[in-house]
Amino acid sequence: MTLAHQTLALQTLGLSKSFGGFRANSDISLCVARGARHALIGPNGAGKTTFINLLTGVVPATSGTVRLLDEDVTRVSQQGRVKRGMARTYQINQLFADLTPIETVGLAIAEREGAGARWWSRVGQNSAVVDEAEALLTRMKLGEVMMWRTATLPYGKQRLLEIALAMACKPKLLLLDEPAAGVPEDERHDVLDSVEALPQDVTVLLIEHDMELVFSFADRISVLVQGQLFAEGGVEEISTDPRVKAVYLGEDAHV
Ligand SMILES: Nc1ncnc2c1ncn2[C@@H]1O[C@H](COP(=O)(O)OP(=O)(O)OP(=O)(O)O)[C@@H](O)[C@H]1O
Repeated sequence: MTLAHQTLALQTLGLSKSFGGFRANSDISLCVARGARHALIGPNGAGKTTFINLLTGVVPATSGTVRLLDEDVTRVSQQGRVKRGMARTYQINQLFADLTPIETVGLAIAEREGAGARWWSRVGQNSAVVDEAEALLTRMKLGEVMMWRTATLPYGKQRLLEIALAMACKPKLLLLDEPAAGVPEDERHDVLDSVEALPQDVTVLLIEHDMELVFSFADRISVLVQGQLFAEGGVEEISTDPRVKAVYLGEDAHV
């Protein structure tokens, strides 16, 4: 085993979140190895989105710790976590409808380089930014539509653009929030293929109900039920665990 495999990309220790008297996340201690393809599954309302919101700093934890690449980031801002290598996609489209993919990703790259708004009108003239944006969009199967207005893209392409946008931050840890949700059947395999083709050096934590994607993509699966970690293991272990089947698989899951 190499040193890279021994270090963790992400670790939570006793992470909890209460909304009033309701514990949406309860004492979650989770380790994600560097370079892992780790999936987080669980029934609706299990607390998966809350967990991602705690990881990214969208909501503060009630108690517990979040460590990113061996650094305690529990009290670091959302932007600070992005700067340290954590990026996420969202379940709901939050893209600029009137921009093209090349403008959207170009802007994110310029922002990453600290040039943000100053580059707004000049993104198209900066060849390094444009070259990187083109390469990223091509890898995400968006090369042919990179000059289209985002609002006119098929839904699956918009979901891919969300991932490209997160990848423009050059993350070390990428949090994918249901990338296949709502994608029509004829576009689904493009999304699955692109997720599987993400660079191996980027650690991925995937939240997903699509079990075909989870079982083909993940090397480790954690199951969340009623805000608590219920089970964790490899694909074989989780897919055949009768307790997991009883609470999740075969019920809510889109298998
Ligand atoms: N801001 C909030 N205030 C109060 N309750 C909340 C808040 N956010 C989430 N909850 C509650 O926490 C529980 C977990 O919600 P969460 O969205 O994290 O689950 P989930 O596993 O992501 O569900 P789904 O798979 O349906 O997206 C739910 O009962 C939800 O109603």
